[in-house]
Amino acid sequence: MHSINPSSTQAWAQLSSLAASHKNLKITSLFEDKSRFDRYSIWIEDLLVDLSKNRINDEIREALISLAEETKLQDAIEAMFTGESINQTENRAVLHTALRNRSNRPVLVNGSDVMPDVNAVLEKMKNFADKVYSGKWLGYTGKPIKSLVNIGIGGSDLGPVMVTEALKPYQSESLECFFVSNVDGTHIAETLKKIDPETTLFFIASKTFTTQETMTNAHTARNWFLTHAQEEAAVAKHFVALSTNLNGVQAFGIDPNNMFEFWDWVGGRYSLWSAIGLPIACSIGFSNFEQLLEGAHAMDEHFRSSGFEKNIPVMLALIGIWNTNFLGANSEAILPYDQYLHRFAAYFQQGNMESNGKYVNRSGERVEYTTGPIIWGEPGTNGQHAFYQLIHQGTALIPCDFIAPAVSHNPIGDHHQKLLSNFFAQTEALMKGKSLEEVRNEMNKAGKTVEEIDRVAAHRVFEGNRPTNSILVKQITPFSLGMLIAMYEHKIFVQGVIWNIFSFDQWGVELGKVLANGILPELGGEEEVTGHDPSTNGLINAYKKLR
Ligand SMILES: O=P(O)(O)OC[C@H]1O[C@](O)(CO)[C@@H](O)[C@@H]1O
Repeated sequence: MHSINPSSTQAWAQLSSLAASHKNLKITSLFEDKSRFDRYSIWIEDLLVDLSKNRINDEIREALISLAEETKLQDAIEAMFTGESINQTENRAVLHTALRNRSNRPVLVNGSDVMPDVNAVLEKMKNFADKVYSGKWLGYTGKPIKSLVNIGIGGSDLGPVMVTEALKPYQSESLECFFVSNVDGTHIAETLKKIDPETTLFFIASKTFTTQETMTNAHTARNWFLTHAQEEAAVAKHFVALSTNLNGVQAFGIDPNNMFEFWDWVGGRYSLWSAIGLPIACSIGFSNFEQLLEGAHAMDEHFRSSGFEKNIPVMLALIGIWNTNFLGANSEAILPYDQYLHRFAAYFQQGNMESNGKYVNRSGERVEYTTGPIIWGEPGTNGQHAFYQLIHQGTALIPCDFIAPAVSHNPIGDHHQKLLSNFFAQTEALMKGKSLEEVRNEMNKAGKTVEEIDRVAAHRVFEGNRPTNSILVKQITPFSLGMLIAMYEHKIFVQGVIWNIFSFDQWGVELGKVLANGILPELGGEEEVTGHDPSTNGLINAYKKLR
């Protein structure tokens, strides 16, 4: 991949001057153009992305697209899809798109097509998932499986959690899913209380099969299981491994036949489409899992082939760059108006922040512009009663993505219309705000005295002009969820390309892991620890005193 400093492009200079000359650009005034909604929204299938409530006009949009062109985005997209080693710090290709390549077009890595291996693992997953989903996979006492327990962390946890929650309406009623990620013993202990060893299937999910948290929880689960089952042979019916590390899986004592493989070109936070998705496939059935892949593939095709102006991930990324680098935003909220999507923001916290939380560019130099924003969010309407105050009247600019289905899986009374009325009202309020004059008139009409109006009015003003993207789907289905996830994955990719950083490594998580490994043995004895800085020594010694 080229190393192009975005801030030395012509487009960047143009965008900087547009930001200065358009400081007072009002979103509401942009709607004098009656066709703005149509011109700034994009449909694919049953997915609508409305970008019109942003502080961009045609000139800004063109300059953003020029930025993508000057930073050679189209070449980078092709490089990713065609298996080039774009993860250069780890010397790996980045091919989560091959995992859902429903066209089955060959995808070459170092000259060999990965699709036969992808298809073989999918076939193995199908055979296994069909048995579990239909109750034909039996435990060591001959009973069907009731509880699926995924033990993994980060990308080996968040994807399966988010998707199984999002697709609960599709889940088999005879199966319940549990997820254990935290090395805090409470997580596994509380889970073990709820399950029966005779009817539980454990998925040990780890790309590396070395991650401390996962291995610790996996050993605890195995010991617990063996205290009940007594014989090692029973493990084969209750433990499967989802990993790239055959030796590690065998060393743990899982039969290679019970291993579902993936490859180093699948990043952990992009792995739910791989064998890591097996608990998803078992809980919603394999045909629904395939629909998830189909939806992602539809987004992949759109992303790879659409012109930038009508390309959803590209436009989301460019608007994000406008907000971050030219309007000064530091965070973005993802606000799903769908309770089933309650882990969606948490999922993309890892997706986005582990990918683009980088201050070194592709030439190894420190960047002099802002990169990955902080990603956060909770489902509406809960967020409205918690943190929206700051989005409306705080000093920080927080661009928001609102996401909702038109059709609820639970059409009870008028719940869904109430939910959606809040979605639409919030994006309208964030854009329009409320002027001092409006506030004064309103208070006047309500019979307030002039003194009261003078005292309170300023606090009731909303300056508005806060940017939002609105994302509507017909319903949250495996297909539409696949599209939504792939949409954000590609948004992250585009931003990484333009920011000239490597989005597919995560060296920043290593230092803490190494230091923890050094500290662990020091926590064992009673002797005073002196080898660290005074604060760390003090904390460790206080812990020893307190325990
Ligand atoms: O699947 P593994 O190898 O256990 O890794 C889990 C997670 O740990 C990380 O490497 C970060 O520590 C993530 O990138 C990854 O998703």
